[in-house]
Amino acid sequence: MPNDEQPTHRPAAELIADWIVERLEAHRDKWTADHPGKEGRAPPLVCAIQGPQGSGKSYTASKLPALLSRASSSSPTPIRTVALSLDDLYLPHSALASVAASNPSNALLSGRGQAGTHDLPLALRVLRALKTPEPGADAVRLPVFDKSLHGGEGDRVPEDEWVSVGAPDEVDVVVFEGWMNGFRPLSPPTRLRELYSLAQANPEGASARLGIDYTPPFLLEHDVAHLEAVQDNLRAYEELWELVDVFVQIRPERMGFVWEWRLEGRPLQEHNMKAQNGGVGMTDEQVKHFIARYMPGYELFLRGIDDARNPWVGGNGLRVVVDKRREVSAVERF
Ligand SMILES: Nc1ncnc2c1ncn2[C@@H]1O[C@H](COP(=O)(O)OP(=O)(O)OP(=O)(O)O)[C@@H](O)[C@H]1O
Repeated sequence: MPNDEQPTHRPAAELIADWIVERLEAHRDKWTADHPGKEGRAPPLVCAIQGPQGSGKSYTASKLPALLSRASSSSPTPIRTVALSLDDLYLPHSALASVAASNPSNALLSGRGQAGTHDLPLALRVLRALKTPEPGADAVRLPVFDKSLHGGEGDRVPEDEWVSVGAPDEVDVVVFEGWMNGFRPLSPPTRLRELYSLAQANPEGASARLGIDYTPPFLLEHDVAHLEAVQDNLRAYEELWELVDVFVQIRPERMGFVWEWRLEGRPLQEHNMKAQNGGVGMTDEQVKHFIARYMPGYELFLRGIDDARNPWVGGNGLRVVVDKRREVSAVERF
């Protein structure tokens, strides 16, 4: 593991796998110390991964099971990993339509993405079933959300098509990746209105305050009340973050990479979507609309990851900074 802030030439997935192995050992040692004389094994380590669209979190999460089982070859049994994505925990299409109808004119809630469009009871149920399995519990089934259904609006697939991950008491690590994992309301929530007014009066000043490398901020494309509705919805996610043990943030050197990646990756993403699902790709306008809907979330709520109330802050957080080519330029623990 490199020292904080040192550039590295290793791929992000390898660095993250090594760190997870280290954190898993610490997690098991702590469990043994907290349960003297108790037979059995520690519950799985829940590792959240956050990164903006295109930063490579799905790619990284897909590499981790093999890397972790290899990294553990010296231990008696290989590390068994289950991967879960926040993208599979969206509300079904009919419920997304209800959210949109209840928030007319709020573009942030007009489709899946922001806080308020996930099925939190389902997310809590699945994560709890993995984290605190009863001995001999049934296999856990992970929901699947197909983004290509309903002309790209997406829908959850029927339960008999969910992914079975086997007996939960054999799982060592749960990798939970999501674009807005760890997001929290501003503190105090009234800061949102202050930042918004600042952005209206002085967009450059607001960009500096928000730590973004472009101006004006995308939040100005929305009504302040619409941003506040998303902020209100975020409160309920704190229960989910409580289930996370360790946290990896993939942070681009510049937030502007997000739409550069989106536009560059588009032909491939469209191609994949069409090939896999017969879905439809995005036009230029749709890409712009998509970006305007996601970027305010990063601008306002991303810093919640570092909130001291999060269980991972203070030694169980890892920030991996990536350049435009998604190569690691710095690593920092938090
Ligand atoms: N380290 C890497 N090396 C090579 N290609 C990568 C790497 N990381 C990501 N990619 C590629 O970059 C593209 C975007 O990555 P990925 O889909 O994992 O991003 P993401 O953060 O999960 O985005 P989204 O939230 O939109 O799903 C993919 O085509 C992926 O294969």
